[in-house]
Amino acid sequence: MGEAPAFCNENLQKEFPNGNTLKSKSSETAILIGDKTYVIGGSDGEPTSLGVRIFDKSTAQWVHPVVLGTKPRACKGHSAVLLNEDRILIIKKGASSDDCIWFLELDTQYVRDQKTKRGGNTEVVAWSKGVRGNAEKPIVISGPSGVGKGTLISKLMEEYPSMFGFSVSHTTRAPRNMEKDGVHYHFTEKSVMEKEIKDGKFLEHASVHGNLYGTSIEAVEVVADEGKRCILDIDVQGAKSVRKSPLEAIFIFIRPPSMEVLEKRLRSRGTETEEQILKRLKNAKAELDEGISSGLFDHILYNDKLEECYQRLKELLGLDGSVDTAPKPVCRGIDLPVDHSVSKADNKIYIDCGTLEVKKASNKLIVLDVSCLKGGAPGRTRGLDLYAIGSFSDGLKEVR
Ligand SMILES: Nc1nc2c(ncn2[C@@H]2O[C@H](COP(=O)(O)OP(=O)(O)O)[C@@H](O)[C@H]2O)c(=O)[nH]1
Ligand SMILES: Nc1ncnc2c1ncn2[C@@H]1O[C@H](COP(=O)(O)OP(=O)(O)O)[C@@H](O)[C@H]1O
Repeated sequence: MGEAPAFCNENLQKEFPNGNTLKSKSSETAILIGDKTYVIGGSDGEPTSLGVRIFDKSTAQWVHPVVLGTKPRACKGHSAVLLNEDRILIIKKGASSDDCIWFLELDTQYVRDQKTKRGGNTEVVAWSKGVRGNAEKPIVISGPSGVGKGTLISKLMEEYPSMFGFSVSHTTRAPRNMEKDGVHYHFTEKSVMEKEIKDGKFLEHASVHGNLYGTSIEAVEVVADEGKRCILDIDVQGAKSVRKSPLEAIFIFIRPPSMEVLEKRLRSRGTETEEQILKRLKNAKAELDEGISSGLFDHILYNDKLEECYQRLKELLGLDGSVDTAPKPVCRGIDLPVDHSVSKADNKIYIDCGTLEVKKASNKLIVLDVSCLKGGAPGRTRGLDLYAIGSFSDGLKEVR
């Protein structure tokens, strides 16, 4: 039997009937939803880690939930605001500009799925970092071994280095001569990769030609964080899994002119043993059947003459010459002073920075628009819009 936290008394609950932030000690916030009070923060002293515990009034018990996703680093304090009853917005105080907006998901689809996986009775919450702006749809490229996926992707990244970024997969296969760990693949031990898959760190994974391959959630997110469009080179099973995932992508299948040409290319690459070549050719037949006839792919490209195929790839990606190839500004966070106050109206969060010692430096009201959130745990939450307006006394001038 637990004891209700002092700040969960009836008076405070009446004062904040909509589940808004209940202040306790400066390092903790509490959000009330039905019978449950989510208490965030906890360890005293500086900086404070953002632990999560739940007080259930109906049983008068403290519950320590399973906490998924990437956890935020400790901070000097935080504000918490409930959004749509399914997630809590956390604004960290004194955090770096790309680390101050976080979401603690309580009842999103991802959290519900994870609860179901654990039998339905376990409390589960999940962290997701908030990021400004949106990422362009990733591009999934599939096709049999030796068809030219890597060659086409290299050409694209060479010609448009600031537009595209490669999703670096994990694999248990051995590196080839020129391959670098962390660049071509994250070369991994099978047991390590299996543990990480179990921990929910992968968007998809598959056993291909006798080895384990997988795309980590982080591999896709880091490319989007750089303001680039992510390219995934994955097999047909992986493409199927991504189709079922919340990641919206464009799916392209590369096919060879014939099996004979495919074999010639594989052999001329000279990177596989005879046994591996035979295994890849055998798998190629099934991959071709599925790639061409399953309807899984948005586009099928025929890679006969490399230059022609590359031009068609560029066309379907809208790279027709008039495209703006200038690097996109990287979506950074926000510089928030340690002391600020937070309030909410509709889908807008008002962060008043015109208080205390920062009054002169930043006489501003910052608006965080959370009406178009995308993604979420176990990856980042994108689509945040953020702009400053003059303080109320200045007459609300927008300075986006
Ligand atoms: N499902 C999945 N397949 C992958 C991933 N990374 C690479 N692959 C696929 O694994 C297969 C073998 O890749 P690799 O060993 O590099 O050989 P290559 O395709 O002959 O160059 C190819 O079909 C890749 O598209 C991944 O993260 N997930
Ligand atoms: N259109 C093409 N014509 C001739 N050779 C090609 C063509 N596309 C790729 N190649 C060659 O075929 C081999 C396999 O290509 P690669 O890009 O490694 O395939 P994948 O990544 O699909 O396994 C490489 O030696 C590459 O230079």
